[in-house]
Amino acid sequence: MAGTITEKIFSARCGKEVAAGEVIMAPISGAMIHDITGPLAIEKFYEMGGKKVFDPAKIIMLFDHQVPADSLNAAEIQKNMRIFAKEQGIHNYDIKEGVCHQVTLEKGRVCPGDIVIGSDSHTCMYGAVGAFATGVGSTDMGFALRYGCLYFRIPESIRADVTGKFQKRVGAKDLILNIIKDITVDGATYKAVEFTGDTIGSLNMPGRMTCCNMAIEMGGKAGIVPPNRVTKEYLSGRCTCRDESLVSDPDAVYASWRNYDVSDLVPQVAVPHNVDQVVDVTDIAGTHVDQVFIGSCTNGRFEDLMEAAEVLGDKKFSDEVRVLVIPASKAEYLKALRAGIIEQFVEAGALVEAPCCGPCMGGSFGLIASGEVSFSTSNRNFKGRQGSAEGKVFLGSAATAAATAIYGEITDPREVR
Ligand SMILES: CC(C)[C@H](C(=O)O)[C@@H](O)C(=O)O
Ligand code: SF4
Repeated sequence: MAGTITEKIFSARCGKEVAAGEVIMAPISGAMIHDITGPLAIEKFYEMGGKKVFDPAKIIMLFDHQVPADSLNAAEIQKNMRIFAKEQGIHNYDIKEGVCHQVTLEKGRVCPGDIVIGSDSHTCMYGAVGAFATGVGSTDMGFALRYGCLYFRIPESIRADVTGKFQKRVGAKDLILNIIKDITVDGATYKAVEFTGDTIGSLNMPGRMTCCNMAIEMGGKAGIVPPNRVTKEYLSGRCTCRDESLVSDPDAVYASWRNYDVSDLVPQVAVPHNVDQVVDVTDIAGTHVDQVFIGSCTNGRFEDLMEAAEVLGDKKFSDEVRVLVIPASKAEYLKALRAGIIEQFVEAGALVEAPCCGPCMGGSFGLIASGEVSFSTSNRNFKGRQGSAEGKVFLGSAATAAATAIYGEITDPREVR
């Protein structure tokens, strides 16, 4: 029977042919928990009579949302999770490595063909390496920690086929915002969004991560890119690939098939307060901003920081804007440091913070006040997402964020010389 890459992953891992719509108990190759949702999952694990986790080597633990502990409550939570990790023999990356999704991929904890869960909605980012990855609630996570498997309804897939060459200073973030505009915030509910086509085949890993990361912003159960040589190169030295030739059959059945050509795509911006409210940057150029955040699991990688640095050049950021730069992980931070661009950001007036989620979710530092406007490279612009519910959040690429930070108003990065 012809299958999508998602159906094929489930068939291979479950040892029998399965198709979209079927409910099946599938083994888990990895499970990620962090400082916000980890405690509840651990509580559920014990409630279900758990004593020892199914396989400590398959559990990924780290703290990233409220680090270093920004309240007594956060400190207590992290203390208790450290104790759990020690008791169970789980390697805990603690506060040292960065944002959960970036670290999980970087450390080679996900391989093509894997089924991985995380107690965080952006777990779908791991589809960038050709795995099936999805965010689950704490009860599911508690169950999986104990038994190493979980019930899934195998999702149907939406195929997003992308062709064309990006214009200068236009990239993966603009593409995914444009796709979300088309599919809408609930248009992919419970579907796997499969990104294919020449543009995706040649897209670098950071770009693939950005696209898969935001599959959930269309309601997607997962985002996935068929692995190819780019994937292989990224994974070399990180993990032993199980199946890097994984690809959907030509006659696989899709819920829908969408075609995108990026040749004429201009920088895209999601305007308040929904991720599918997407416009061309030119439509809102000139909008005043108070804060610019360059970071998060969506766009806090070295390539994003380089993109911002390239737009910045020897200019300074506007005195009217607070610019926060937060690399997504220690490894990305080190690359940026060694490339000299951290110094460039600091000289230009930015505040560079250690790797963590930062203001992305509004749960820690860097909040905006009522009436203030944030321009952010992250993935959500819901009301109150980065502080006051009377504030506004715009989303875009690192290039657009840098251009905006230079002028203190939303700016088309293609206009910056
Ligand atoms: C805290 C966590 C549960 C949440 C998520 O699931 O995505 C957060 O990471 C976010 O981005 O909103
Ligand atoms: S960086 Fe933002 S989107 Fe990513 S895990 Fe942290 S809070 Fe969630």
